[in-house]
Amino acid sequence: MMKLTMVGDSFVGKTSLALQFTQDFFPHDHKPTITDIETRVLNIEGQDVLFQIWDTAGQDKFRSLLPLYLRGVDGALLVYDVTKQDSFKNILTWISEVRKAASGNPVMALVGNKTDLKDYKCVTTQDGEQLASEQGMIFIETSAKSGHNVHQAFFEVGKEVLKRTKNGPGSTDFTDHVKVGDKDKNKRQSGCCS
Ligand SMILES: Nc1nc2c(ncn2[C@@H]2O[C@H](COP(=O)(O)OP(=O)(O)OP(=O)(O)O)[C@@H](O)[C@H]2O)c(=O)[nH]1
Repeated sequence: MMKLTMVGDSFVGKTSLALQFTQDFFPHDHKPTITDIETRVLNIEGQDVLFQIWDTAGQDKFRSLLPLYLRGVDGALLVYDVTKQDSFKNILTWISEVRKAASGNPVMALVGNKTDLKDYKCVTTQDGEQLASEQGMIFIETSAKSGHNVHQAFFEVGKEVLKRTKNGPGSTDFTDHVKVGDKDKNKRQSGCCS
């Protein structure tokens, strides 16, 4: 079993990603999460892995609960919305929350969600890649709505957790870390939010 926790600002799509991955379902409405746990088995390189996905609240008023959900975590998906620059800036805060609360050396993935909203994309793929590379994180862009890269995001984190379990912490070579962005969508769009 693998414990993964989803963190990031409210409204970036954490619940939607978890539900798309575990139930092939996209919720069109937003019900602020306090906490939810979803599960799904995925075969990674011949091994059945039970993913236990802890979906946490993005809202500030629940921030004090976060350390509870990060305890003993194997991996964390730090999610931002590619159409919301603030949600990307706040990733640094989420990174320090994870590093503070999680014991050991959890695998961290930077996930830029909502890539289907092409005309409103304002966080470029290069910005995401650069931050991930500086922080030693996997990087991937997803759309919980279309399903684009959603399974891939969880799969890559799972693969990395297995690798660290086998080879010990610090075994990751992030010079070759995963980068799955929308390569042609790097330009800031005119409708960009601030
Ligand atoms: N277009 C688009 N909308 C999305 C996508 N992912 C989520 N949404 C929408 O964004 C809104 C917020 O999604 P949630 O999954 O509830 O966000 P959250 O991060 O879990 O929010 P909190 O629980 O408040 O932390 C919902 O209306 C979703 O339908 C996506 O990939 N594309």
